[in-house]
Amino acid sequence: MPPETIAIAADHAGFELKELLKAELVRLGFQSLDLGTNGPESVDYPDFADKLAAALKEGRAARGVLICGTGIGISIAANRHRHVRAAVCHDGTSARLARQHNNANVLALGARLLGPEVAKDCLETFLATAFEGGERHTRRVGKLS
Ligand SMILES: O=C(CO)[C@H](O)[C@H](O)COP(=O)(O)O
Repeated sequence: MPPETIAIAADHAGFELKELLKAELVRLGFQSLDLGTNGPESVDYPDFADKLAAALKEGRAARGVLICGTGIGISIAANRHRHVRAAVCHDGTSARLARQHNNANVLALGARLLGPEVAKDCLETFLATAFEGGERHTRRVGKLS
């Protein structure tokens, strides 16, 4: 079976962490679909959230990672798309619960708030954790869309 593709995008504040997490994705056995940005020049995070939302909608990836300075702006932008459930995570526990309870399909990270090891832990946990399912979580997630 080919490796699962994970879409990844960032603004200028998240560019360096995106490069680090791309390598981490390969180490974890995934393939990355890099949607930019490709350097430290200032850009607008909604544009990159939109690119990633489009990639999910078109089936180019089922899950994604978005990074800006705080993870907040880029997750707000991504969540304007009905098919996106982006969760800003700060540690392994929030990443695990974003999957188990919220069936999040996008991990949002704040590059100016997290160290690289915490960011890698969020990524690995998010990708390794399944939606818990069950009546209450399924009902609530259903109400999101
Ligand atoms: O975190 C962010 C949005 O939530 C952005 O990365 C941040 O606002 C960019 O700031 P600046 O233009 O000053 O580098």
